[in-house]
Formats: sequence, structure tokens, C-alpha cells
Amino acid sequence: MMAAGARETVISLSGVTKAFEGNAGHLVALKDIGLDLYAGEVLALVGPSGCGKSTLLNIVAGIQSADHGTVTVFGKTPGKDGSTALGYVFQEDRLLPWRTALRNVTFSLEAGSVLRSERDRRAREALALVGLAGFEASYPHQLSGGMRSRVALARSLVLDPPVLLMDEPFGRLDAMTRSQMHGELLRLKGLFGMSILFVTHDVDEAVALADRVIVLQPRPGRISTVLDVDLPRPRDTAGPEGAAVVSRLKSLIGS
Ligand SMILES: Nc1ncnc2c1ncn2[C@@H]1O[C@H](COP(=O)(O)OP(=O)(O)OP(=O)(O)O)[C@@H](O)[C@H]1O
Repeated sequence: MMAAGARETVISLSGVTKAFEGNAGHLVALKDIGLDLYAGEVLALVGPSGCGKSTLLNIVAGIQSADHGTVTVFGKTPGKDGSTALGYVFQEDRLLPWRTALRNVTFSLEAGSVLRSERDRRAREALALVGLAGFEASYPHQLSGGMRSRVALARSLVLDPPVLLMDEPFGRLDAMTRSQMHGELLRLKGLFGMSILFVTHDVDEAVALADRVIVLQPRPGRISTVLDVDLPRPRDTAGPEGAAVVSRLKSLIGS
């Protein structure tokens, strides 16, 4: 039983190390990573290109395995029996071009035993939640970048995952649409209450969204700093308090 006031740990990593053998030889992508994601928390992973952010997310998702260390999601090993707890939103939206928005979202439910009528109902509901009611029959090429991003989000949310992993999900959007999606994501988090672990290059995005920011340094990828972002929401990263955190974070990353 948890002590009063203790936060439930959703994801836990301890001593995670991962190396690759590439053309450039032996490369330690991650070294001795330890971190916890708590229930309801938004945690950002930032750091220069190649510091192991995507590798870390893939290890949490069970897509890749660590060479050493332990990873648990709700106490289970990801990829074996813990993966159903995770939604994964990739950098590129990975929508199927031959499927409508509705069928892209129902796709997430097709592997399970959910009846088709129920799949359709849940997918319509998820699309409405991300502001795409009326676009169910549209194909990806008929949608803007922001709308495609919303479909990708709906495709994860339809599974009602307690944890969302996001790898630079808004990286390809223009600044205004990205900022809209930040508001949207926080609104959806308010509704679903999921915990979020996301990767970003964008320091403003990390400060706008995260409760804590983990700064990684490259070669070997390791945690250099953990920064609490204790600002009220909605956050204005251009205002004096927000800008101060952004500039502190930039100096920690060395950018
Ligand atoms: N399958 C692989 N084989 C060999 N090397 C790899 C492989 N995957 C990743 N790496 C290397 O591991 C390091 C970390 O890669 P990773 O993609 O996790 O970094 P990242 O921080 O997400 O980078 P970016 O911000 O550019 O997306 C990089 O040096 C990369 O070249």
C-alpha cells in the first residue's frame, strides 16, 4: 500500500544502458539512465541530437530492449505484458493514406475483440474529442498538418491509455498550430488524466507542457539535469517567468 501523499510510479527505469554497433564502431547511446514517471505527470526529455531520446522512448515502449538495467511500466516489463498501457505518438503521423480518418483511428482497435459498431463509435468519439467531428470520411491527404496530428492523437487516445509516449509529435507543425496542439493536449490530459512522457527538441515546448524536464547529454547519453517547472498553467513561455525558465534550460542544454 502507498503511503499517504506518495505518488504512484507509472514508469520506472534503473541503470538502463544501450549500445549500438554501427559504421562508426561501438556507440553507447544510453548509459546508466534512472528515472521515474509519476501518475498524472508530464515529463519532457530534451537534449541535443543523438543524445538517445528516441532510443529511451523505444525502450520504454518495448520496441527496443536495454542491454543492462530494468524498465517497468506499472510494474511490468514493456513489450511483454505492459505494452497495452502505452499509447505511442510518433514524430511522423504514420497515418495510412488509403484509409479515412475514421478508419485510421479504428485501426488501433482492430487487433482486439471490439465489435465493429463499437470500434466506429469509439473512433468517432475520439475524433470529436480532438476537434475533428465532420472529418471522419476525409483521407490524410485532404487534411492539414495540424489535423493529421490530431488524427494521430485520436488513434492513441481511442485506446484510453494511462500513459502516452510522444516523440516530437508536433515537430513538423508551424509555430501557431504547435501552440494550439499544446493547449489541445493539456485539455485532453485534463479529460483522460493520462501520464505523458515526451521527447522534444523545442525548449519552449518542454517549458509549456512539462512538470519536469530531463536534460540528456550525448555520447554516452546520460541524464545531466532534472528541472522542475513550477509555473501555473496556461503558461506563457514568452512572459518574464516562462522566459527565465526557457533561458535556464537552454543554458543547461548548452544551446
Ligand atoms: N539502430 C541503430 N543502430 C546504430 N546506431 C543507432 C541506432 N539507433 C540509434 N543509434 C545511435 O544512437 C544515438 C542515439 O540515437 P537517438 O535516435 O536515440 O537520438 P535522439 O536524441 O533521439 O536524436 P534526434 O534528436 O536527432 O532524433 C545516435 O548516435 C544514433 O546514431
